[in-house]
Amino acid sequence: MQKSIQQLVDEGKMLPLMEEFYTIQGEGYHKGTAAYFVRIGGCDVGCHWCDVKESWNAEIHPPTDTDVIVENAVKYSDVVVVTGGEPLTWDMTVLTATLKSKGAKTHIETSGAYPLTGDWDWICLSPKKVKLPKEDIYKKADELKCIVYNNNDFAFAEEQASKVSEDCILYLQPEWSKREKMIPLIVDYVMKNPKWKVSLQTHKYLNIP
Ligand SMILES: C[S@@+](CC[C@H](N)C(=O)[O-])C[C@H]1O[C@@H](n2cnc3c(N)ncnc32)[C@H](O)[C@@H]1O
Ligand SMILES: Nc1nc2[nH]cc(C(=O)O)c2c(=O)[nH]1
Ligand code: SF4
Ligand SMILES: [Mg+2]
Repeated sequence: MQKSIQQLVDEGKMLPLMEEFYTIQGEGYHKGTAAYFVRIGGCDVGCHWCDVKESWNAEIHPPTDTDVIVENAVKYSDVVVVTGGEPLTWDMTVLTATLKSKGAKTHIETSGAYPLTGDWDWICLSPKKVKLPKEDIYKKADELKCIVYNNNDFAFAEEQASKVSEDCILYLQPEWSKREKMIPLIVDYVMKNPKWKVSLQTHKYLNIP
């Protein structure tokens, strides 16, 4: 990458944009709500079941002016969900400040594996065993969304839940390829442990992005 562009990426004035789309938030607390999604490339967490592996290599996603991303986003929605890839790979300060200056609500989907930057109205923390969240983010998370791929993930979810704030909303979400096997176990678990709620990837059932 050209040095001057690298500099702008380092400052969060440009970001490797993979895709952006207006859709319905499919997961978690805001499911069912229209929102504009901004998917930033780059992630080295390496979840083997990740449903957007095309996002991992930042180099194939063009560095894009943050102002251009914001200008597009606010045409569609006043709720903007920043996801990836792992958005906290990058400095989110400029993106969120610009979104907020235009009156948009800023939501993030993150593993928390890198330091928290940016000014967020809603933080969805989805911790991963292979690269745990940084300590700071736990108490700031508005929702904790733990992915259930196998039986061990319930114990991991409890461990993660012990670190978030009291009013953080707790979700168990089946890993998509294991949904038939894990949904009955999640349903049973939530009935026995009602501090948890079920989250499904409803956009996949609706056949929307
Ligand atoms: C693709 S990730 C991008 C944001 C960030 N890297 C993260 O993991 O939170 C967006 C959300 O999708 C979840 N996710 C990814 N692959 C999934 C799958 N196969 N089944 C269920 N949820 C999945 C992640 O845990 C996360 O909550
Ligand atoms: N509709 C829709 N809702 C989502 N919620 C979180 C998503 C993500 O990939 O971060 C996602 C996504 O990709 N599509
Ligand atoms: S942290 Fe998120 S984007 Fe990265 S591999 Fe895991 S699910 Fe995929
Ligand atoms: Mg997704």
